[in-house]
Amino acid sequence: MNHIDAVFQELREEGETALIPFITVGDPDLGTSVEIIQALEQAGAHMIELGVPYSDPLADGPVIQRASERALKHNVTLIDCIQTAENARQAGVKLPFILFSYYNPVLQFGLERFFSLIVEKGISGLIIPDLPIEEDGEVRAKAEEANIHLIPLVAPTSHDRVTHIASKARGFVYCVSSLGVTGERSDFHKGIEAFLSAVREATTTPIAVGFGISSREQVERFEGQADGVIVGSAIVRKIEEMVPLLQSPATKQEGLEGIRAFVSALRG
Ligand SMILES: O=P(O)(O)OC[C@@H](O)[C@@H](O)c1c[nH]c2ccccc12
Repeated sequence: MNHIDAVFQELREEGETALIPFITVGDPDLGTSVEIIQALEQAGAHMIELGVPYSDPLADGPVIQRASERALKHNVTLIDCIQTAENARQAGVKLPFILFSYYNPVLQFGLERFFSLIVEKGISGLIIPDLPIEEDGEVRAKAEEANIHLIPLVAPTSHDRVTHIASKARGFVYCVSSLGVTGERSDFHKGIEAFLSAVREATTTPIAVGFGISSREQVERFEGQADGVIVGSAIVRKIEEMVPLLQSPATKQEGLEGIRAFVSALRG
């Protein structure tokens, strides 16, 4: 049993859907990231994707690309992001943390060192969007050994790979709602309902849907079809809007309240 499993089990008993925000760690700075994580928990988030800023975020739209640029202006590193999880825990945050990183920073860091550090700092899950299942053997073995959930992504175009990917999934299966890069959308892939049912059929592991979700009505649309809903760009854009307030001590609380209120409205 891992912290992520416990949260999904509790939500299932309550008939609730998990709200899973994504933020870029270090945006606008590392100290504020801890306060933003606290605000997300206060707003009712159930677990958080902690994104490692990356210079070449291929799968990201402009909002998250800009967030990475803001964080990389302060040279935020993979270690900083992992340390932020521990800092948030020490600040009293109870939520499970999912580290979200492209593969290159993890590879450069070294798998042994990486897994022992994320276990030590209390990370429960890992998403590496550019590590296909065909190549994830070594990472998967180390994750299993460390009781870290390696969360795979499946897309509406995954078709016959869905069963294979879902059968190996731990934590939850990340169902990508649309093709293309991250970013708010007014609509999703045309076969999204059938896709989510196919993934549901393929595994008893919880499934969560992400990409493009930015409003309470869009969250509501997926409650019941999925065990969790992931929201990134819409929250990252709210953080971007609040940056001027967050950067001045006199208005920082107002900025954090703006983020909390936005996420609380998604929760409904
Ligand atoms: O930003 P969106 O459209 O709300 O989608 C979630 C997404 O931000 C987050 O899960 C994520 C951030 N970067 C990614 C790269 C690939 C897949 C997923 C992601």
